[in-house]
Amino acid sequence: MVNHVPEAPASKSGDWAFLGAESGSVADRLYLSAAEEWNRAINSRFVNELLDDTLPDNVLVSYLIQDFKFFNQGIMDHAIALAPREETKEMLRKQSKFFADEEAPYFTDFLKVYHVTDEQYEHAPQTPANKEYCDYLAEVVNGTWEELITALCCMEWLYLAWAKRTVDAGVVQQVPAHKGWVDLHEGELFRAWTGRLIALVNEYASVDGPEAEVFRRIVHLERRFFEDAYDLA
Ligand SMILES: Cc1ncc(C[n+]2csc(CCO)c2C)c(N)n1
Repeated sequence: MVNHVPEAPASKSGDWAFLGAESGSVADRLYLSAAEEWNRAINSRFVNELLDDTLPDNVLVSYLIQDFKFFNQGIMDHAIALAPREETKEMLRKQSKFFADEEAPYFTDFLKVYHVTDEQYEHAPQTPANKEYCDYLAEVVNGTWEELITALCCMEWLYLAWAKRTVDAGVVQQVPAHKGWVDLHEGELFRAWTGRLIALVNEYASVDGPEAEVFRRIVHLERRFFEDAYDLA
């Protein structure tokens, strides 16, 4: 197949040094601590089929309905509220505006193009992984800044990691909805955003603290979130 995207190799220390997760940094050590499940998540069947343009439409629809529900939880607002420095709040506010301007329209356009009605969206039950993920985030946003920034960093970084597979392979998706989803999670801006989150994790999180468990839990939930797209499609 011409457009096949190879799987990402096993995680190694320093893989993300170019974004500030240098070997031995807190972010690098958290990344390695979740390596096995991280690799399964970014090489999941869902990601493989999306990148190879072989994903069935009903699975994409099911996944994006879930993800729009996930997106609408407002984790960024909580991060802005908990951020200890004004400059960090400002950085998060700017990114939040970017999500509102770029990511939210992707969802609404997608639902229109794929003929998903408001009712279908509203009535779709949350998948078990999404429900567990949202419940978990509801706990995290009431916890510490250190835990919240670790969770946010992990979920963005893992998304960049799967999207990077196709950039590394030089493959561009032919299905507009697939390409659009990749473009939201790969590119200069998304890399810079992820780099800023990695810098905050290096500054505030600790590998011996509760943040380590948060990082692994998020990776686990991300992997299951992808899998659930097939169960309820
Ligand atoms: C399951 C899931 N995990 C991570 C992302 C990536 N992502 C894109 S915008 C944003 C923050 C605001 O919601 C996040 C986390 C996603 N889309 N869905």
